[in-house]
Amino acid sequence: MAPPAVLSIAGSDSGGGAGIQADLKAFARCGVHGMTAIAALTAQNTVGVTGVHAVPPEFIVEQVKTINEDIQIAAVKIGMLGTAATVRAVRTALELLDPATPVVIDPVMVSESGSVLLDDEARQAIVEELLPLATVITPNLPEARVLAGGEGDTAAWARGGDPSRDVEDLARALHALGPEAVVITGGHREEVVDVYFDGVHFHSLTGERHPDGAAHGSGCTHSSALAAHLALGFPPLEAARHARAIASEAVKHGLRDLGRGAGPVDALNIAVRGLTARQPGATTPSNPPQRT
Ligand SMILES: Nc1ncnc2c1ncn2[C@@H]1O[C@H](COP(=O)(O)OP(=O)(O)O)[C@@H](O)[C@H]1O
Ligand SMILES: Cc1ncc(COP(=O)(O)OP(=O)(O)O)c(N)n1
Repeated sequence: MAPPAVLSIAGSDSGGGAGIQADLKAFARCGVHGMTAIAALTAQNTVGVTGVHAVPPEFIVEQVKTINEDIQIAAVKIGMLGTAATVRAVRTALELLDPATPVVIDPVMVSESGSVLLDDEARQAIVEELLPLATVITPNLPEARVLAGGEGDTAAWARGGDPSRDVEDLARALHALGPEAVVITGGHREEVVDVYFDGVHFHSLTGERHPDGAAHGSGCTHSSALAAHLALGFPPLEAARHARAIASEAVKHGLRDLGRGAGPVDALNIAVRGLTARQPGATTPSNPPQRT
C-alpha cells in the first residue's frame, strides 16, 4: 500500500537548508511521500537571501490542482509565501481540496540569517485568508508576537513584536484568529519548550536543547513533520510531540560546518550515513548504512 502523500506549498531555499528542500527531507524522515507546490524561489545560502522570485499565482494553483486530480492529498503544510497575491492563490488552491484535509501553516516571516520573507500586506492576508482554515499553526515566538500584534504593525515586526506578552497570552490571541490549534515553537526561548493550545488546554512539549547543533530550517522541519504525522493519523497534540522530537534531532545532527553562516538541520542524519558509506566495504545496495 502506498504511504500517505503530503503536500508542501512553500518556498525553495537554493542552499537546501530550509523551505521545500527541508520539507522533503522531513517527509522522508517520517515515512510519507512528499509532494510540492513551489510558491516562491529564493537565492539563499547559510549567510543570507540575495533574491526572491514570486511564482505566478495561477501556476501555484495549477500545481495543486494537477496533484489533486491524481493523488489523494493526506495533509498540507504551508510555508514561505512572500506576497499577498501568493497567499490568495494558496487560498484558492486549498478550496480545491477535500475540506477534511489537515492543513498546517508555518507563517514564515524572517530567515535565520535575518532576511525578510513576507511583506506586510501578505502578513495581513495570511491572518484573513489562511489562519481560519488551519488545523494547526506553528509560529516561532517572534512570529507569534507579530501575528498577535494586529494589523499593519511594521515597527513591531522589526523588533519581533511585543516582548511583554507571555506565550500563553499569545497562543490565546492566535487561536482566536481561527486555527483549531496553535503551537508556538520554542527555538527562540532559553528553554526549548513548544507550547500547544487547542482553545481549551495548554500543553508544554519539552525536550533537550541542542546548543551545539545547527538550526536553519528547524521550523520548516517541525511543521512538515507535524503535517506528516497528521497524515499518518495521529491526533494534533501527538503529532506536535513527534514534530518537536524530530526537529530537535534534526538540530542535533545539523550541518553546522556546511557554509559560513547558520548551518542547516539534518533530519536524515546524512552526515553519519556518508561517513558509514566511506568506510571500506560498509555500503552495498543490500547493506545500506544504518542510522544511529
Ligand atoms: N537548539 C534546539 N534544540 C532542540 N530543539 C530545537 C532547537 N532549536 C529549535 N528546536 C526545535 O525546532 C522546532 C522549530 O523551532 P524554532 O526554532 O522556534 O522555529 P523557527 O525555525 O521557525 O524559528 C521546535 O520544535 C523547537 O523546539
Ligand atoms: C524558502 C525558505 N522558507 C523558509 C525559511 C525559514 O525557515 P525556518 O525553518 O522557518 O526558519 P529558520 O530555521 O531558517 O530560521 C527560509 N529561510 N527559506
